[in-house]
Amino acid sequence: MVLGSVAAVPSILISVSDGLWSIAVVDCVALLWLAFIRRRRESPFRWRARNFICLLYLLGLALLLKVGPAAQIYLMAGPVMTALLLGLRSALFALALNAATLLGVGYYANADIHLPGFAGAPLLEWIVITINFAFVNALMTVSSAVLLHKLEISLQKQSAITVSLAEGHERLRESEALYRATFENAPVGVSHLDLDGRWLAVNDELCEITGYSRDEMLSLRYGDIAEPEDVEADAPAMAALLRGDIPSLNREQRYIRKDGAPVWVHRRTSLVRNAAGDPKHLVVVATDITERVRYEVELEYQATHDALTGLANRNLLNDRLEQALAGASRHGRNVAVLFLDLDNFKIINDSLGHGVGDELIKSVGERLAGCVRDMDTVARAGGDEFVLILADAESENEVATAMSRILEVVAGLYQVARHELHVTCSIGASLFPRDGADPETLLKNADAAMYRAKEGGRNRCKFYQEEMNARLGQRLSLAAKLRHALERDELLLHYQPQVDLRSGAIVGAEALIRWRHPELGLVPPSQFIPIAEETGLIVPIGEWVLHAACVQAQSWAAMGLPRIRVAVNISARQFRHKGLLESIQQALRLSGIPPGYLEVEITESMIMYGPEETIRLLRNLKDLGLQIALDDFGTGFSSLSYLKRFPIDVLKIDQSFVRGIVSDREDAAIVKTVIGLAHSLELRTIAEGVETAEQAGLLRGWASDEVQGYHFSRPLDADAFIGRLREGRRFVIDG
Ligand SMILES: Nc1nc2c(ncn2[C@@H]2O[C@H](COP(=O)(O)O[C@H]3[C@@H](O)[C@H](n4cnc5c(=O)[nH]c(N)nc54)O[C@@H]3COP(=O)(O)O)[C@@H](O)[C@H]2O)c(=O)[nH]1
Repeated sequence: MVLGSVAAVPSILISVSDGLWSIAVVDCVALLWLAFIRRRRESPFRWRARNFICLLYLLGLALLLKVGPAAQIYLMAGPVMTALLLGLRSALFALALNAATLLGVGYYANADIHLPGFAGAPLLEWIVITINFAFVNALMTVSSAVLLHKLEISLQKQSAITVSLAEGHERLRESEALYRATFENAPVGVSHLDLDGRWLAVNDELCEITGYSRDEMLSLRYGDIAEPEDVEADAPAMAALLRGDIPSLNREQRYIRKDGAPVWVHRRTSLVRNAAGDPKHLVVVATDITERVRYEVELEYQATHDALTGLANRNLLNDRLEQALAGASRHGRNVAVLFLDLDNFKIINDSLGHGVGDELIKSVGERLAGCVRDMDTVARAGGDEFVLILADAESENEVATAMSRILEVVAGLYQVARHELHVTCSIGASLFPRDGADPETLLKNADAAMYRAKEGGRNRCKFYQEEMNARLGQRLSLAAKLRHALERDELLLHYQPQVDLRSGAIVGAEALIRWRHPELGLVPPSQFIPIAEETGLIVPIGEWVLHAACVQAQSWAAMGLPRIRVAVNISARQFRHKGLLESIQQALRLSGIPPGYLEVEITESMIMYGPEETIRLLRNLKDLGLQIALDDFGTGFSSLSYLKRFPIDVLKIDQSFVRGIVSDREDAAIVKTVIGLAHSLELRTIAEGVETAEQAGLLRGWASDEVQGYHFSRPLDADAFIGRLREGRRFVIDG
């Protein structure tokens, strides 16, 4: 509009002053039209562009007619502007229109343009003018169109780049937000470190794991919270990571929390390189696995330790033994394997209950652990059995000394709940390499030696000897044969007289079992009674003894022989067996023997534990009217205060004391004291194992009631015993 005004207003003024009214009108109309187009801003662009081009064309045409060739300039502007505003196709049309207009107006209106050499050919002249005009006009139009097109393409590209940049920026922002959210909210510790191990970024979870605040973490290095040995162990793998030999580094290790507590983490470290491929940062993802590690440690502990004592169990024992043997082989050393079993533990367990038994086992375990060096192992093999590995044992003597010490330590007094308990143990030892080259053999041989120690009288230790395994085999074969002894009627009773010291008369008989095996001959009770105890066969065998002894005693009376007591040994297992009372009642009923003529012998060791329960059981027996004798008196640790509460009738003084009464003043003093004690408690005494007249005389002098022993008679079979009763002989005892 400004340009139009700048061009039109001077033209109007000049035209008016020159009286060229038509030109002034044309300029005015053109200006008004331009103003009209300008005001129609809301109209479509193409409509306004067409109006403007139309204005240019008509202005050019009008000025060509009125002003002449100078007006061609207006015609020329039409196609150029069309190209700019409406595109090349419209511009070509405008160009063609221009050419036609110029040719028509020039030729017909005879515009004042002439070319030299075309004087006689005006049409040709105008064709040449038109071609030149059109050529120049086309040049301008096409160049404008091409320029515009290129500009457009360039603008489009620019705008595409701008869009893409904006999109990229948005994507970057989203990605950054996603990364931030992931980093911050990850349920694992995520961190970035530089290659010197400085923390560059840490998330909350890592702070939680380490106990440090974010700021504190950022002032630390990796080495400040890692165990030094882990850092050292990591060095080769870190070097491999930096070289690109491995994609990442996975480790389970400890971090040290701010409060000093260790925390187990699974750490995955990966490397970030710069564009040039050089290592730049480390990304460390740490997961807290403390609970899992704790659980694994717990499981491992449970799999290798005994739950009751906390000692090594069989698994760990085997491992340790293998290690000890490997070490000993390398250095040419010995290893001792000690198999230890508590004596009479079953009695304690049965009489005082498993709670007390467990506590005792724990205490024994603690004592054993205190007996050995750090390099040794104490394991609980099950029940009341323990195994000790003495690694690097120098000699058999050293092992013997260790075993003596263990016997001593175990044999001390135990205070469990309200009970004061005495317990002893038997130990068998085998030596590597002498007695075996592998754990299994060494354990088996130590076990065999332990059995031999038990047989030898308990509270002792034995080294393995080759024949022990053969004995163990014999024991097993004996156990198998014993199972058939009852049904095959291989058992019988012998009777040993019990003599009244005042009258010298036989007043009782102890029934002593014998086993006559078709191949083995007469097997002594010392060999098969312990096997019967272990296998439980003692219960039916004991029942048989009771019945047989009662029937036999009644038959003596039936034969008119003097009525005497029959004493029957009751084993520990039998004593605690529920059926004992009924079994005795049945024996009494079936035989018809008056209850007062049946004496049951229980040993001191059987009543040592659980006095209340023992008193109850003894009362039940006493209620039947039986006599109760306490056998082997003096060998156990029974409390004298309990003794007076037990409903017993007889104290049988153990033969180990009686044996020495002539030569040993202490034995003599003990026996005298026991006799005095028994009498003050109104108990009868029987001194057993009397082998000489001298012993018998002393015992008579000390006022023992009865005696029993080889001096008077060995145990006799039933017929021989009947013969002895028939003799009616009275023994003469000098004292
Ligand atoms: N539960 C059961 N135990 C029983 C039964 N029968 C026997 N036994 C126990 O077996 C052990 C060995 O008995 P045994 O070989 O019969 O020996 C007894 C006597 O022969 C022996 N004795 C007797 N007098 C003397 C002697 O002067 N010297 C000497 N060296 N030995 C002698 O003592 C054994 C009897 O001991 P005790 O029982 O303590 O009175 C033995 O422990 C028997 O208890 C059974 O049926 N059931």
